[in-house]
Amino acid sequence: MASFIRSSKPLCSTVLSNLWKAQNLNEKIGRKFSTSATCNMVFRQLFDSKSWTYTYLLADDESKEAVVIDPVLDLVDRDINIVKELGLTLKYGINTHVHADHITGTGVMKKRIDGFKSVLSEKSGAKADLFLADGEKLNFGKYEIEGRCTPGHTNGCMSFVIHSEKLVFTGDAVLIRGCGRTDFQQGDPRLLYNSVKSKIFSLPDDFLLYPAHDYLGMTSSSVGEEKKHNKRLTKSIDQFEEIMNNLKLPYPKQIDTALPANLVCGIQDDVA
Ligand SMILES: N[C@@H](CCC(=O)N[C@@H](CSS)C(=O)NCC(=O)O)C(=O)O
Ligand SMILES: [Fe+2]
Repeated sequence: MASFIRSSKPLCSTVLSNLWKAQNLNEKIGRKFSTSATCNMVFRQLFDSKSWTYTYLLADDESKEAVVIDPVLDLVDRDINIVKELGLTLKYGINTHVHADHITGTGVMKKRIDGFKSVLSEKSGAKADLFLADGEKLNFGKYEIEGRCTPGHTNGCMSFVIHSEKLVFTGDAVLIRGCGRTDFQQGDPRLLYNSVKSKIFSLPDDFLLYPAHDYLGMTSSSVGEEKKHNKRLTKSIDQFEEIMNNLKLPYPKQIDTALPANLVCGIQDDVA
């Protein structure tokens, strides 16, 4: 519900009675209500039905500065269109990691949007305009987004936290009731387990959690919910390792094209 409130812009322009209703609703679901932050944070969760990827568009409604997390090449037109419709200026395209299942849209966005910069963890081993170290922050308008290294699915996985809005974007480190696989791209179950416990489950329980994928039709969770109900990460580290080493998942369909492309920001022929 909270994500619905956050993404429903009418809240900003409605009269006080509606604001009061929303405040009550927030209190019922146990979250503090911040009028200024809630009204001004543009939040869109966008979906790619081919790779089951979530792309997030976040913006400050006052300054119009925006970031996009995990854009998908095939859907760049959709994303740029919504950016234009909302009158936003896209500053950063953040990849939570070097994806294996789809080609990132950041390379094409760089070509099409003036001043746009691609962002990755410094541990990714891939090309980007900006590399973040653990704990480093970026700004868009009045919002600050912190990168936290959460390796284990890949070495360069980074989760992103907006403390003021109580949001965490986990990439493939934590999926709703699950987690990223650890059988390729430097995957390491014990490293993933420790990353999640120290960097994500250490956040307050009421932080809403948004993953890079969902295969079951879920859209969001919270830190508290995953600490309690995650099918893998509630186990001991030894049990977790056993589970992860026996998932027997087929490789992602696009892996052979996605990996080499994503190492160079999604554009392989770097001409023009
Ligand atoms: N079928 C999909 C790929 C599914 C997959 O392997 N997903 C990854 C995240 S993308 S690297 C994963 O970690 N899954 C964990 C799980 O438990 O499913 C495709 O062909 O694209
Ligand atoms: Fe992945």
